[in-house]
Amino acid sequence: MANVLRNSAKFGFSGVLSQLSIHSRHGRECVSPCFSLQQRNNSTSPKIKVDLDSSTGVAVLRMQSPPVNSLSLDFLTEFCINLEKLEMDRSCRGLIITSTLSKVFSAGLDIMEMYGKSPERCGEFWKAVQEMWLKLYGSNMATIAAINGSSPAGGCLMSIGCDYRIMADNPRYSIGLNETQLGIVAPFWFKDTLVNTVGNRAAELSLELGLLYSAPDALKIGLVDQLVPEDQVLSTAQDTMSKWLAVPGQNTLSHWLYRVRTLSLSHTGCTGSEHSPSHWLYRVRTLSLTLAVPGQNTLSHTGCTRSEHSPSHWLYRVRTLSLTLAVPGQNTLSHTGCTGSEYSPSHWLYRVRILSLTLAVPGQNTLPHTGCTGSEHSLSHTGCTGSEHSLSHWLYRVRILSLTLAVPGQNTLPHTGCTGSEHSLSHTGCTGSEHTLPHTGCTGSEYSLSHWLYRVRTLSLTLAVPGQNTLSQYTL
Ligand SMILES: CC/C=C\C/C=C\C/C=C\C/C=C/C(=O)SCCNC(=O)CCNC(=O)[C@H](O)C(C)(C)COP(=O)(O)OP(=O)(O)OC[C@H]1O[C@@H](n2cnc3c(N)ncnc32)[C@H](O)[C@@H]1OP(=O)(O)O
Repeated sequence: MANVLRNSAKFGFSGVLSQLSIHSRHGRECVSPCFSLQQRNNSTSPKIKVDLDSSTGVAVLRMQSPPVNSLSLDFLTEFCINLEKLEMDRSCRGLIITSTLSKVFSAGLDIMEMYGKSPERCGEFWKAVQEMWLKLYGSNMATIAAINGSSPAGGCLMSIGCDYRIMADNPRYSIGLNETQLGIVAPFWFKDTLVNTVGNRAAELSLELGLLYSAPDALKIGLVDQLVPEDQVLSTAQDTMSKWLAVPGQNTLSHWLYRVRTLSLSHTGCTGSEHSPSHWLYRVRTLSLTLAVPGQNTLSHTGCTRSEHSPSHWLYRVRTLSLTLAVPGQNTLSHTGCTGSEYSPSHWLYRVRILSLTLAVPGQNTLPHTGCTGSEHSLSHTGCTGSEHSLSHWLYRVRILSLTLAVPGQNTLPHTGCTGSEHSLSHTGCTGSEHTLPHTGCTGSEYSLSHWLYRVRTLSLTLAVPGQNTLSQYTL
């Protein structure tokens, strides 16, 4: 650690702007926001080495920053610049990330970046962390992590930001989001990425306990996809990559389907440049952190005053609640309407979640309605105002709509009531260029039924910001 301190003192940042193009090699705007990156690394020895094999279109990115490839601002900046260059290089279709160090893939965020730094530096650092994740998770390349050593915390985030993970079969190596054990909190987008990888329950246990998994245990829960002898990690990654690249269009649809949802959370309801993802990531994190500070986050914040609701227990629940309610400018936590002892958090947590789902019939039963504070916590409270808008009425409609859209041969898009140019996403209330259909690779009539079947559903879910992206715009 002493070395780290010495090194961190040594590095300044030069502030030379390296304005990178915002256009990807597909000629459209990058899915992740492309912040201009500052070249700050004064070190003469690069922390990242990239070799692109032009015959295969596969690049190997080697992290070579001793002692442990910790993710400092300098490291992350260099990492992002390299990633961006590969992203813009049309000849590069696949990326393998590995480490040149023995025993360590990456030790995660550089702890010294979190200590004694100015707010400006902290801001830059966290922006760079987000940027690394956004670029990796939103990459158009097939990405494989060749994990040839331990990969805790931010190292794990980097790994799960890839499409596939191959780890050295060595029980001494560990991987996981262990932040809770360090007394800090994994940001919600770390959590989302983990949930997408191992599922809800495993992620919940993992985050609440801050678990690090040995390589064999990581394989068991699906945190990594494959274990191989240490000397075969890279070659296996290369073999595996050729299979990924053989999948037609893998760089678009199948690749994106699952990621769009997670990334769209970062974009939730943002309509202007001031509402950039990084803006929101900070806001939501601030909220989470505020609620997560042991000793402070009594749940009086959320109306919860019972001591058994310890912070770690709450940490992830509150986050879920925040996300559920996080329609910016509307359903802030204070809007949960939770003000009296009879409305205990546990009462609310499940009610609100269920209500959110129930109420997510866009355009009508909007979440702001959950701000009701009295006996109207009955179903009439759902914002339905007449008997025809009863819950059962809606439940059937929603179910029928889902079924209708799912019947092969019927659920062409016109069926949804969309008939013209409004098939664009702007129709769904998304107003930022980042929410365009090309975002999901879907551009024209050649997209057949089965293709739409899944897309429409995914898009509906993704876009179901109540009051904006409405299903009611479709004809039932
Ligand atoms: C402003 C923000 C405020 C609050 C933020 C709040 C919330 C947001 C939260 C969090 C997200 C955090 C994500 C993270 O990634 S935090 C980092 C977590 N990382 C770890 O816990 C890993 C710790 N390291 C290890 O477990 C081992 O070092 C490792 C298994 C990787 C390798 O073991 P090995 O035995 O090979 O090496 P060591 O002797 O342990 O270490 C060598 C050397 O490296 C230094 N070191 C290790 N890890 C880090 C690190 N993450 N950052 C900086 N430096 C690191 C270690 O101190 C040794 O240094 P020295 O003593 O000088 O030789």
